[in-house]
Amino acid sequence: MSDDHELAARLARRAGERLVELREGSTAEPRALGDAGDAAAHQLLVEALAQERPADPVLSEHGVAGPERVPGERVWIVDPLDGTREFTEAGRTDWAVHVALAERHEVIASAVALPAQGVVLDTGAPPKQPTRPIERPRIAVSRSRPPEFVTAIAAEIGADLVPMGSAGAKITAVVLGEVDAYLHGGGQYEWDSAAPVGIARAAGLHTSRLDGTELVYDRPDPWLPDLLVCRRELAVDLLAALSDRIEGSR
Ligand SMILES: Nc1ncnc2c1ncn2[C@@H]1O[C@H](COP(=O)(O)O)[C@@H](OP(=O)(O)O)[C@H]1O
Repeated sequence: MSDDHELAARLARRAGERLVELREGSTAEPRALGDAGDAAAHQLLVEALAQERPADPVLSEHGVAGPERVPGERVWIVDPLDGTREFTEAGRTDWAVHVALAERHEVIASAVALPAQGVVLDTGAPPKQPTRPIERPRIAVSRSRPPEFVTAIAAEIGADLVPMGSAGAKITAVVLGEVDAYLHGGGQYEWDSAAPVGIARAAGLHTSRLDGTELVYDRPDPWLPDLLVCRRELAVDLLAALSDRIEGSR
């Protein structure tokens, strides 16, 4: 049997290829294209996991599948298309496929594909962190729903904001050293962050809720509305700046 890291990477890549094909040939309206992409990638992942890991349940943004979930036992948490809106905008590359496996409420294997960038990362071989010094931190934030406190945080610590779509694309940008941090507040679900957070942790980055507590996956309610992923050397300053401002953002 293939290992879980390799399986996650293979499935994220395959779903990404399917999405690229769909997007290239499409003349559909954006909403219909997004729905078609979500449905096609969901079906591909659910069918492949049923075949390769029949004992494991699947929690997808677009429905649950497989055997019943048992709290704390293995569960695949997948977002077949993260950044659906960006997927439907020609030329944008900030959309992703997320495949994560959680056990004991932690991600133990995962992969993220950024199909339009030709990138697939997985927990089996996480990239090494760049050693460059941080002169002026770059913080990735949602392009459509940035938390209202981010401008004040950026001013306080002397950072620049980099708006981007897709939680997976933003966390991958931190993992690859293109930005130094990603912070999000105000709403998200476990599937939006599980896979890329697994890779960020494997790569040695800081990952937490905005109040510094652990990100816990596979809870009965998948709502996981805020998170911080950043280079370790920024975590103390960012958490201090956040501590005054997270009230009302979660
Ligand atoms: N306030 C909010 N409530 C619920 N989901 C949110 C949210 N803000 C962002 N998200 C989800 O997080 C993902 C990344 O968002 P963003 O691009 O704004 O950073 C998107 O997932 P999907 O594209 O899978 O729906 C988006 O729907």
